[in-house]
Amino acid sequence: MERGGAEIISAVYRVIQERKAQPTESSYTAKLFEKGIDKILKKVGEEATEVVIAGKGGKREEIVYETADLIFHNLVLLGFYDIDPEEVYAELRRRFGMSGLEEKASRQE
Ligand SMILES: N=c1c2ncn([C@@H]3O[C@H](COP(=O)(O)OP(=O)(O)OP(=O)(O)O)[C@@H](O)[C@H]3O)c2ncn1[C@@H]1O[C@H](COP(=O)(O)O)[C@@H](O)[C@H]1O
Repeated sequence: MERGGAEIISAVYRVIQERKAQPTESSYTAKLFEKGIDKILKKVGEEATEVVIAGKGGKREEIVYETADLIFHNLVLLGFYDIDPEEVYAELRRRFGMSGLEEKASRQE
């Protein structure tokens, strides 16, 4: 059965948390955790830059691919701090329907 958007993000996040708790030799995620927060942040930065480059190039396939890499590494960052993606969804829900300017004003309160 194919998973929806939030479902696949939750499923990947669960695997990330499993790799953190039970690292295996063959796991890329476990290697990232072993190297620590600086390595994870470096990957988030690199993948974000790759999204920028792909965005400039304008090739849909590359934008999709690099965005998936960025989302994955961002999930590893959340995993490092035990922040469930549900917390991000809740923040998006809070913002939904607000204008961007209204949201900006709410940050300054
Ligand atoms: N979604 C991903 C995912 N996206 C990207 N990547 C890895 O991210 C890396 C990004 O490529 P780069 O060339 O930038 O990095 P690299 O050269 O491999 O690494 P560095 O030398 O820079 O550290 C690749 O090795 C990809 O395989 C991912 N690795 C894992 N997942 C998910 O995590 C699950 C668990 O994976 P493992 O932890 O490997 O078991 C998988 O089943 C997937 O669902």
